[in-house]
Amino acid sequence: MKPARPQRPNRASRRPRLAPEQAGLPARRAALRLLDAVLRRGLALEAALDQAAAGLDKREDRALAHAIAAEALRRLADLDAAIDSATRQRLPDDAKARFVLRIALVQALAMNIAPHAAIATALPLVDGGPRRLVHGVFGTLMRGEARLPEAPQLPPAVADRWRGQWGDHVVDAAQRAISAPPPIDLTLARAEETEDWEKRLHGESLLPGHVRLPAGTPVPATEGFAEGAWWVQDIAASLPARLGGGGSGHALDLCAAPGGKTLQLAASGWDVTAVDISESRLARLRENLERTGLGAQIVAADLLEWEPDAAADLVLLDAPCSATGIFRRHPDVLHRVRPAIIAEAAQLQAKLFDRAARWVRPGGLLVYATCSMEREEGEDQLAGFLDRHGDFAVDPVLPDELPDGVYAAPGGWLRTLPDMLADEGGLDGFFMVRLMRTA
Ligand SMILES: C[S@@+](CC[C@H](N)C(=O)[O-])C[C@H]1O[C@@H](n2cnc3c(N)ncnc32)[C@H](O)[C@@H]1O
Repeated sequence: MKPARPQRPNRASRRPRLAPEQAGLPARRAALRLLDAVLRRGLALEAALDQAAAGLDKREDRALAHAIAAEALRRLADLDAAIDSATRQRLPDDAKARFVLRIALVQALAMNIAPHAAIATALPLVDGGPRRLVHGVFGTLMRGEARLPEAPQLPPAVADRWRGQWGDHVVDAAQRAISAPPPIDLTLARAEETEDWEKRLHGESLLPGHVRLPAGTPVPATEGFAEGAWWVQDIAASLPARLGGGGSGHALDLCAAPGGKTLQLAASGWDVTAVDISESRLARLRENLERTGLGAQIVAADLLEWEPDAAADLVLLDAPCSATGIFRRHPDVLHRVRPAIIAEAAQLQAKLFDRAARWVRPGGLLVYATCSMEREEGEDQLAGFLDRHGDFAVDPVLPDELPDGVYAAPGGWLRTLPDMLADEGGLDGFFMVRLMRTA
C-alpha cells in the first residue's frame, strides 16, 4: 500500500490566519477615515461612508466602522475631555493621536468592546505617529476607570447656539436625546389600519397613521415593509405633509426626494408632482413608490429654474437645510454645521420659498418645512416671507393635528424641539408652517 500523501491545505486554510486584533483592523481604519472626513473635511457621515469603507469585504465591517464613527461623534466632547485630562500638553484638535484615541476610547467606554481589543486595533492606526503616547493615555484612562457621562455633552459651539435660541432646558433635552438611539417611527400607507399595525408590530401609535417601534428594530425584516404597508419616517418629519390635509387636487412636492412626504401625499389622495434636483435621491423615491404601490409624477430639475405648467392646490416645500434637527440619527451635523453653512442654506431657502409661493393657486395652501433647529431656517424665513408676500397668511396648526405633548407656537407655526415627547422617545427638530394664499 502506498503511503498516504500529505494532504494539500485548501485555499482557505493556506491563507495566513489573522490574529483577532488584525482581523478587526480594517473596520477601525475605515472608522478613522470616516471621522477624518467629517471633522477635517466637513463631509456628512453617510456621504463619506462609501469611500471610507471601500475595500471592506464584509457588511459587518462596514456597519462596525459606521457605528464606531457615529458613536465617537455623538460623544466627541466627552472623549476629548477625557483625553485632555490625561495629557500634560493638550493635543491639537486635528492630531492623529487624538483621532486614534477617540476611536479606541469610544469602543472601550461606550461600546462594550474589551479595552485590550480596542487598543490593539487602534495602535496600528497611528502609523508613524506617537504610539507610546496613545498607549500611555489610553492606559492611564483605563487604570483610572474613566467613564463617560450618561448624557453626552454637546460641542460647546452648538450648546451656546441652541442655548441662545431655545434656553438651557432644550440643551439639556438635546443631550439626553443623544444618550440612547432614537426609536423608529413608521408612517402607514392606510391610516385606518393604525390599531391593526400597532398590535401586529407591538408598537405604540402617537397619531393616526403612525406607529413607533423600539430603537434597533431591523426594518426590512419587519412585517409589512416588503409589501409597502409603511415606510420609516420620524414623526416630526411626517407632520408637514399632514398639514396639507387629505386632498383631491394637485399637489407639488418640492425638494421631494427620497420621498417620505411624496408617499404621504399620494396615500392621502393627492395627485402629486414630486420635484428634486438629485437623480440619485430620486432613484430612491422611485423605489419607494414601487414598494408601496403609490404613484406620483417625478421631475428631476433645479427649482431655481424649473416652472410648473399650472398653479397647484397645495405646494409643499421641504427645503434643503443644515439638518441640525436630525442630530440624533446624524450626529455629524453637530460638528460640521457652522454659522456660515446655516446662513448659506437660509439664502437658498428664501429663494425657494419665493418661487414656491408663485405656484400656489389663490385659496390654495403652501407648507414650508425644514429639519433644522435654527431660527434662521425657520421663524426668520417665515417673517421675511410674510414681509415680502402680503397675499399669504398663516393658517394656524391646530392641536388635533398634533400628537399630545407637541404644541404649535402662538403665531400658528410649529417648532419641534428635543424636549417634546421626551418620555416617549423624542422627535426630530423641525420648523413648519402652513400658509394660505388669500388673493
Ligand atoms: C430635506 S431634503 C428632502 C426630503 C424629502 N422631502 C422627504 O420627505 O423625503 C431636501 C431635498 O432638496 C433637494 N434640493 C436641494 N436643492 C435643490 C434645488 N435647487 N432644486 C431642487 N431640489 C433641490 C435635495 O436634493 C434634497 O433631496
